[in-house]
Amino acid sequence: MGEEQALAIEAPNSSTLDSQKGLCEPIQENQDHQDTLESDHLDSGVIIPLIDMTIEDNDKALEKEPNQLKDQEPKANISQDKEETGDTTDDTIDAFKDDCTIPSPTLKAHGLSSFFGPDLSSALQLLGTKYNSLMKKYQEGSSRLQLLETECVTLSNKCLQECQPRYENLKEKYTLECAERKRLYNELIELKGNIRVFCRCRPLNTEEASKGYSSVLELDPSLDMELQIVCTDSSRKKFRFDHVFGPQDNQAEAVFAETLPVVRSALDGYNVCIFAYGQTGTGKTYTMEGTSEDRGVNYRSLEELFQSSLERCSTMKYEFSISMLEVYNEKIRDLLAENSDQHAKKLEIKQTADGTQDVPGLVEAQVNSVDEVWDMLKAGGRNRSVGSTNANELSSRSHCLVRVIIKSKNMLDGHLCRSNMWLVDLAGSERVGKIEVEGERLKESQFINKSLSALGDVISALASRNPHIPYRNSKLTHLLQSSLGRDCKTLMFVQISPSTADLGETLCSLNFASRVRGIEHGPVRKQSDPNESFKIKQLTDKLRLEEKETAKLNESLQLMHLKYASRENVFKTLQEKIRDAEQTCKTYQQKVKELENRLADEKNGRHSVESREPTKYHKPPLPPVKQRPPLGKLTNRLPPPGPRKGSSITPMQSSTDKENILTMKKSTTYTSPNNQPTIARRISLVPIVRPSRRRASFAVLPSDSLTAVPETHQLHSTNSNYQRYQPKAPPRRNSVATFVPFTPLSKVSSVTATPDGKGKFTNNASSKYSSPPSVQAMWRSKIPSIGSPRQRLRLPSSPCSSSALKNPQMTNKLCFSIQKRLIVGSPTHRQSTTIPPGLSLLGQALREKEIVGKLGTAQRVLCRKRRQSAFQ
Ligand SMILES: Nc1ncnc2c1ncn2[C@@H]1O[C@H](COP(=O)(O)OP(=O)(O)OP(=O)(O)O)[C@@H](O)[C@H]1O
Repeated sequence: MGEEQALAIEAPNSSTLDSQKGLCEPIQENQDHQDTLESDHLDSGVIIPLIDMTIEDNDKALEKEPNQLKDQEPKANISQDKEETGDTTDDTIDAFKDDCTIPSPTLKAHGLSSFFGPDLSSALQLLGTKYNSLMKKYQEGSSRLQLLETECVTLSNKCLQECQPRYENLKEKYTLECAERKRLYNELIELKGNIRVFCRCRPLNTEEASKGYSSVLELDPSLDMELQIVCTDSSRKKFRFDHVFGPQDNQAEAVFAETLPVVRSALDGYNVCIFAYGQTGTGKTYTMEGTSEDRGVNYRSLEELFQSSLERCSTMKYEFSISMLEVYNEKIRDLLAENSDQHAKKLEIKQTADGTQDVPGLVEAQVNSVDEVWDMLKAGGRNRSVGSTNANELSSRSHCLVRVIIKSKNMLDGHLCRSNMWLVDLAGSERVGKIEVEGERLKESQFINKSLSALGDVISALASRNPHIPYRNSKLTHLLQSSLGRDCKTLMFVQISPSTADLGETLCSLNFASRVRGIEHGPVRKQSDPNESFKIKQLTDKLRLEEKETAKLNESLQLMHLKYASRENVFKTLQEKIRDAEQTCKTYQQKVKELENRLADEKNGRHSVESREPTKYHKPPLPPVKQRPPLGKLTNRLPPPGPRKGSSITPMQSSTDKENILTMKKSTTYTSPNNQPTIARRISLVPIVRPSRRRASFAVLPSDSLTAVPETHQLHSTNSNYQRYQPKAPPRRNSVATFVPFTPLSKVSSVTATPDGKGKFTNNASSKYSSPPSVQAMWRSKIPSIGSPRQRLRLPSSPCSSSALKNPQMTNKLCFSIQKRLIVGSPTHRQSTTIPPGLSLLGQALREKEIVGKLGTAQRVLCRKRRQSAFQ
């Protein structure tokens, strides 16, 4: 609706009506104009009702009104007639009369002015009111309609939402049910037998009756699967088949009713073969093709296919194609070929990619109705080779095969399927001699019998479960290969004659049929579209390749896992080692710090003491055992003693007593020159960094056993590692090695090591690095006695005079001492060595360890030298 605007409908007087075309006119939207009009009309004494209307409504009303009036004019006439006759039932006209009493020119022209009164203004008023009410109703109705439409949309959406899952569910269920139905149906067919044999006996024909032949067939109506053949008056032969049809059984209700399940199997996607076998003139063609009045299995089967496809059209889509061929004298002929060229064309059987047999070049006519099928069957039948024999005037001289190709597509899951249904009318098995044929007919009969014999061989091989089935022995069996036996459903009609004249032939046919019935097929495999099969095959191959690749990848993955696990173990081990190293570093760092602190303390303390009593305090700066770095390797212990004869080595005392000091046994006590027993002592001092950067090692040894080794030698023994540690060795500083003879203690010799390696021996008891005798005595009392290496080796003690010490050579033989500058804690070393910040702790610890190792090596060398010098 447009924008609501106030309009005034003018109620014109009679004079204005003549000049105006309509009943009313919109005046102006403008309120001023309205006021003007109102005032004009008020002046003229006419009441003008103002009605709220939209412009569009007003226009529509103006458009509609003449039509309405036109429509109503005849009614008005009728109403007038009715009024005249007293009939007042038409309320519409009455209402119109009541409301619209407008003497319009139009009404006047139609002679209806007499209906309306002269009061035009009131009529207009009424019209306006009516119009307004109608418009309101219309608006209400339209809005209600809109609401209803909205509700409808909402409901439909809701329904869709609610129903969609239900629909999907039902669809799924339906698909499952269909599959189940197919399965059950197939099971039923399998239970009945994948190869089924029906026996059908034709009635005695007039000729046979005229010749007096009787029926050899005995049928019990209650037993539809059994028949007896009267061989002689006394003997009867009983045969059992899946169904036996007597002469009275008709094509549709009897025969095709039993055939129907097999045909439906073809529609479900199974390969099917229906064929008729029997003697000439027993009704094979009649059963398969039938007559125009009573059609046979071929037509009815296709009729059933079309009927079922229509029933399943909501879920399945089917396409049917027909080929028709004959095998005549072991040649394939296309019966649906239209011209002679195609007839002459040689057709061969080829195996397709999916393993089925096909005849390239064979006409495949798509059929869409049963009528088309019938026309084709008739046309193909006309092309069939027939000839006259004694047994049958129109005897089939070839095997006629109708192939129905069924392509289906499941609309629900998109599954494609292709199956073949073969409908075969075999040529009649006949005894050549009996039918008295010759020439071309004889040749035909020979080919027919040969192919039927091949069919018999195939059936025998199937019956005996022979792995080799001789399908290729004839064109007939080769064509039927994919639909005969194994995964197919086969239905055989064995046709017999009731005549006693054909007894022998009848028995042969029945025996053959009994053999066929004895075949037990395995479970039937559902056929699928060859293209689909090919795709599936390709996919299967691809899947196999992928599986192989996956297996390889899995193997490599396992190897990778193993490698990863081993590397993880290595990593864990390394982590543990790093943790241990860090811990060790921390410990060393702590110890070094403690040592540094102690050294600093002692240095400060000694300085203070020395400043006060320089002669009293000369105690070597041996720190407490617990606070010392691991000196086990720093001490000058002997290497582990070897198995020496007569050597008695005193085991080392516990380190809690005194480290580096061993108790010397009395038996090995050294004797001083004045025959006083002396205790050999060796004191190893912890390296101390002195302000003068000099360090002294003291080795207190018996004077008679001291062997001095040139300092160059001892430095050589230890310098290799040392040099490695300090590539740029700083200039050798003066260091002092003090040799302290025990007796007398006052006679202490000291050797001052110089950078040039020349030891400078002094006998200066008052050296600042030598202890006074009192102090030494105090140490001796505190330090447990230790057996010297010489003593431990039970070497004879030799008297040693103090004069010997004065001789450097003698002194070298007696004793030697290694003085070594310790770098740990040395400010010089700290300055000269650059260690990466992250490895400072580790580097320090390593340095310490290495130094300890070097010292240990030095000690071992020392001991070895001692032993060597002792033996010399
Ligand atoms: N069940 C039957 N009811 C009535 N007539 C039959 C029946 N079966 C066969 N006939 C008739 O028997 C005659 C021979 O039948 P048909 O030609 O079908 O035999 P055939 O086995 O096909 O012979 P051939 O092998 O020589 O082709 C036909 O005239 C046919 O109408």
